[in-house]
Amino acid sequence: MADEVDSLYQRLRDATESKSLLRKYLTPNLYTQLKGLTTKFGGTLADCIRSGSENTDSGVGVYASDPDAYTTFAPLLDAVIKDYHKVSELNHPNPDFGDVEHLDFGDLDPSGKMIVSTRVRVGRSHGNYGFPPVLSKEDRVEMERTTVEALQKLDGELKGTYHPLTGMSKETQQQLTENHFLFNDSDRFLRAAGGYRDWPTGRGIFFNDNKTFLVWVNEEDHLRFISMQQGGNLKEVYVRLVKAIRALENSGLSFAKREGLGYLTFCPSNLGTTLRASVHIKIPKLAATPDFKAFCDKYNIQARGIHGEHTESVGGVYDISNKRRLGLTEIEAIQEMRRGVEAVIAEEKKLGGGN
Ligand SMILES: Nc1ncnc2c1ncn2[C@@H]1O[C@H](COP(=O)(O)OP(=O)(O)OP(=O)(O)O)[C@@H](O)[C@H]1O
Repeated sequence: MADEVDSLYQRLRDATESKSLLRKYLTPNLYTQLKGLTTKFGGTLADCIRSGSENTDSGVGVYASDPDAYTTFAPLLDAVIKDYHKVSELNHPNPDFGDVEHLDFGDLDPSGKMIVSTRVRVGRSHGNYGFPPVLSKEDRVEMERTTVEALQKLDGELKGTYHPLTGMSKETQQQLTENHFLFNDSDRFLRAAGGYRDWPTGRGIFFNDNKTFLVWVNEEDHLRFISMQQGGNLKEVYVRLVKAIRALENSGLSFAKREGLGYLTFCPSNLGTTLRASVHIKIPKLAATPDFKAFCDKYNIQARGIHGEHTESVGGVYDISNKRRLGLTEIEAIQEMRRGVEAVIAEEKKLGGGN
């Protein structure tokens, strides 16, 4: 084990071109301090840095082996978290979803010409299980069972069916993935982190009849709650998600959380609110300008391709979402995305697009 962590670390140090936060913060001194430590779940430094050492082009490069890694490896993870989320202190506020009865936004694109679809997701972790690097096949199956029991209690608009990946035909999987509902096992960063071990056992997707509320079970995180629909009605999407979170919190599930860090997730880039609110939006003109990235940075928004992180845009359609998830409340993260999307729409129109 010591050999593995040493060779992973050496690979990282040798990658002088790497710009990852892992490389930036895992200094020789810190490495010496952390390399022998183990979390309550048996997680090691090697478990946390495997992906970033094998993929030195990572942006972040470090994953938490389990909820306790945020304590055991805090000197590394805290530095990465502060840098990624651009906060100087780790004092994430208590959850606040805002007054969902009186939101001051609705459809961000009433013309219907620019926003193709809207989606808001949060991640949640069961407090008593580790993350993929330390999770056994049996744990994953047990966790799936507990989760499905809770999901089956949902009613009304949220009522749905669980579809395990085991036994799902390739065609169905492909169709659900192409339609942006389902995850797959194609992310090399997640793969190197152990995210696809024992694939597809213990993984699956729950959704309601019209696929506006979905839960990913054991993809990157133990749980991802997703609300989505065609068009730009952020209000409908957000209110549905908040309803689902509240119902699931009352259904017997308890989620890993830590003072100052909010809800804990496998990747430190997601913790805090864990909320990513996105639109798929047609912005060929703005995206073609050299200042596109700077424009996004100014509004704390992030642009991705439309088949998920690390993919390219298709036909000028981009995934635009809030970048910050920590150090602000859920409703503030939504408002940040909303302001960003409004600015993107205004700019695209100014450049002659949006029609
Ligand atoms: N606004 C949206 N409308 C339709 N589909 C979306 C939207 N935003 C994201 N998706 C789809 O959700 C799937 C997952 O995307 P992606 O992996 O980028 O984000 P994520 O689920 O938020 O997780 P992570 O940030 O951890 O990668 C992809 O199929 C993507 O196209």
